[in-house]
Amino acid sequence: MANVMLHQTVGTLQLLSSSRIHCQVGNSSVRLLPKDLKVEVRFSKRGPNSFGEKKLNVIQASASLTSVFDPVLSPSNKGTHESLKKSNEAALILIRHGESLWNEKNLFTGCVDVPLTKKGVEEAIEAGKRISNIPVDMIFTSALIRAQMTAMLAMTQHRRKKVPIIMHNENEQARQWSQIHSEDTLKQSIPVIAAWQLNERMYGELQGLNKQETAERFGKEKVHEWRRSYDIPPPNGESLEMCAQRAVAYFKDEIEPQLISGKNVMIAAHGNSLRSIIMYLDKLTSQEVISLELSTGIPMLYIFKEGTFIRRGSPMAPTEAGVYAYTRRLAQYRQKLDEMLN
Ligand SMILES: O=C(O)[C@H](O)COP(=O)(O)O
Repeated sequence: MANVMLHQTVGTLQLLSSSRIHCQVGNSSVRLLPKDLKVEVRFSKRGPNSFGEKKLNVIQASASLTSVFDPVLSPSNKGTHESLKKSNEAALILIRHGESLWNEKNLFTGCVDVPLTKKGVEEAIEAGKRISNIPVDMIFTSALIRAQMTAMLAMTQHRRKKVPIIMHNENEQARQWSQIHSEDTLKQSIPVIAAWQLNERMYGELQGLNKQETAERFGKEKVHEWRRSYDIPPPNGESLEMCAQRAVAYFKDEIEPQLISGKNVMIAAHGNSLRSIIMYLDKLTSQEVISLELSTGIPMLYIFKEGTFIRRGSPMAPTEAGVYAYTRRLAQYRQKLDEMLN
C-alpha cells in the first residue's frame, strides 16, 4: 500500500502500512486498521493522481470509522510518554477470581480451565458491589473462564451500567464478525481483553492433585516451597518468577500505557499471576512476596499517579465515603455518578 499522507480538515490520516493507520484527529489519536476505515479522497485536478506517486494533492478527504473499537487509544496531545506519566491519574483494580470448583475440592488448578462455584459467583457479585462507584474504562482478564466470569459478574453491579464486551482479535474473521456498527453503543461499552499472559501460574505435575494429599506425600515444607517460593518451580511447572516474566511483562507492555493515558483499568486474574504483578507494583523482594496471600474475590484498589502506584487497600462497601476520598478524580466521578443516577 502506498504511503499516502491525507490531510483532513480535522486531522491527518497517515496510512503507515496495510496493518496500521495512525489517525490524529483533534486532541486524540487512534491506531486503526485499514479495513475499518472508509476513506473517500478527491484529488485536485492538477495534482498527480497516480497512486504510484508518493505526493498526492488532496483537496478533500473524509473518513468514516466503520466499527473500529481499537482499545489501544494512544494518549492525547500531552506530548511525551514522560509528561503523560506526570499528568495523568488513573484507578487500577485487581481482583483474584471467585472460588472455583477445584478451589472448593482443594485441588491444584494452575492453567486447568475450571469455572466458579456458586460461592465464587456470589464473591464476584459482592466484589462488584464494592467497586460499583469506581471508574472502569478497560478490563483485562486471563484466558481462563474463572477470571472472565469474575469480571463479568462484578460488572453487573457497576452503577455506570456500561456493557463489558470481550474483544475477539484472535484472527481477521473474528475481528470482522464481532464488529459493532454504532458509535453510541461503542460509547456504552467497556473493552475486555483476555490475555493468556495473565493466566494462573502453570502448576505442572501438581495440576489436579489434592493439596493436602500432596503435602502428606512430599512433605509440607516442600509443597509450601513449590506454592510460595519465588524461584523454585513445581515439577515441570512454573515458578512464580517464570509466571512474573510473562504476567509483569504483559502488564508493563499492554496495561501500564493505558493507565498512563488516563484509562481506569480492572484486572481479573489469579492468585499467582496477581502476586507477581503486586510484587512489581509494591516493589516487594523475592523474600517479602513469599508471605503475600490473596483471597478469592476481594478487590484491591491502586491509584496510578505521576508514574507511581499507590496501594489504597480494598474498598469495603460502595457507600464507604473513604473509598472516594482517595483522590479528587474519584470523588468527582462519584459525585457525577450520583447526579446522573439520582
Ligand atoms: O492454581 C491453584 O491451585 C490456585 O489458584 C492457587 O493455588 P495456590 O494458592 O496453591 O498457589
